[in-house]
Amino acid sequence: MEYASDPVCISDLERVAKGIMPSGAWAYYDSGANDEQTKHENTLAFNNYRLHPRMLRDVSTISTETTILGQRARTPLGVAPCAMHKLAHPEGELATSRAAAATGGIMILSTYSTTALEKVIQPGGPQYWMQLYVYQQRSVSERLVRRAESAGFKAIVLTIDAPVLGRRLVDARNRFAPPPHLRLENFLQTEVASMPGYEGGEDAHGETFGETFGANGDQSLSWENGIPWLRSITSLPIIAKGVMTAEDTRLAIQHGCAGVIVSNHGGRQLDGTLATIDALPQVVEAAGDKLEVYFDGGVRRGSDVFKALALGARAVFVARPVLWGLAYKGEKGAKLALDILQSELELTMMLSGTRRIEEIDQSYVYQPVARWVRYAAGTNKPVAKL
Ligand SMILES: Cc1cc2nc3c(=O)[nH]c(=O)nc-3n(C[C@H](O)[C@H](O)[C@H](O)COP(=O)(O)O)c2cc1C
Ligand SMILES: CC(C)CC(=O)C(=O)O
Repeated sequence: MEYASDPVCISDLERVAKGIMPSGAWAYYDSGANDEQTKHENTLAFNNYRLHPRMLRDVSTISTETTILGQRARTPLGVAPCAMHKLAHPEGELATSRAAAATGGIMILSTYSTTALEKVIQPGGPQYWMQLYVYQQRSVSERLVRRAESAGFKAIVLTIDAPVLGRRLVDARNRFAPPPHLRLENFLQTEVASMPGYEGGEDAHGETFGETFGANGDQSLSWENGIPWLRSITSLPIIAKGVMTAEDTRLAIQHGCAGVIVSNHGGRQLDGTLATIDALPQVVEAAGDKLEVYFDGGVRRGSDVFKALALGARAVFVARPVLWGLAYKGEKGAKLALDILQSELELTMMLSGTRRIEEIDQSYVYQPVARWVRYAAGTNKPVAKL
């Protein structure tokens, strides 16, 4: 579909990106696991939370400034870690990083970036955090952590929901693998020579992401053997990404994590979990003031960011919307995605009578009556809400 103007909302951006991207790359970005119930539910569940706005407050000056891990940030809206930004645009993670720097929120860089981590940090930019997967060859992960620490990343985000890759049917049908022209630049190091496929490009030998990931990932990783090890090799704060329960929040506290990200990996790992917005309250309650709680999954509106903040998230991350922006117009497009969400957040704040991020608390949302979505048989199209 052609628009006379730039896309004005995230769903416009999604449609435009879909028209631009090669179908296999689009499918990899878009896909969720199995029936994609969780992927869809992440977005739909926001509708079950209604706003409880307050009127006649002076909203002539508002600010989205906040603190995250003790550091000031201009906005709680950040970029979630996503593999291979160069699938969307040749400038890849550099373009995203410039967009994040202009917006002032945190950017989390994926281990699977197509730009080496040393090249990503922008001067004067936001806090950068490094996402980590742990491999059977722990020296590979250790090297990444040490490089990230010396490059200036301010936290390690350990993804804990992916001992193996979820089964994304469309990628399985496409036998999706990184295309030959792309390199997973963080792996262009001698230690990974024995990890087939991990340099990407021509070295991929036709293996799919799922195959190489499963063959090299450390499935024996646990709270007990993972977090203490990580703490022994870095002084950076550790954030566990993929926490969906109060139980795991308590374990994250016990093991000294500085934060958790409530995330189900955008519905790409275990299909059938709660939507992240529905899981957030139990994590916030278990966290108390012991660690910071962050959020991602299905955010497509500034009002979604507002709802997650109201339910206790300290920062809110988006993945696919930024990738769609990147596909649309590189740095400008990624910035457009973040600007749309940021200005919608500000609008929601003004229309609900909140002037500062600290004011946005539970009193601004109605908790939902449980409503579950029914899907049309054999499809991932929601047909009814029960
Ligand atoms: C294309 C794509 C690649 C991703 N790659 C990673 C990754 O490398 N590491 C990670 O921890 N999460 C990864 N994620 C998950 C995101 O960080 C995030 O949890 C999720 O996508 C947020 O949901 P949203 O896409 O609805 O905003 C990826 C997500 C997508 C869509
Ligand atoms: C290369 C993958 C492991 C990246 C990822 O986490 C994802 O595709 O969801």
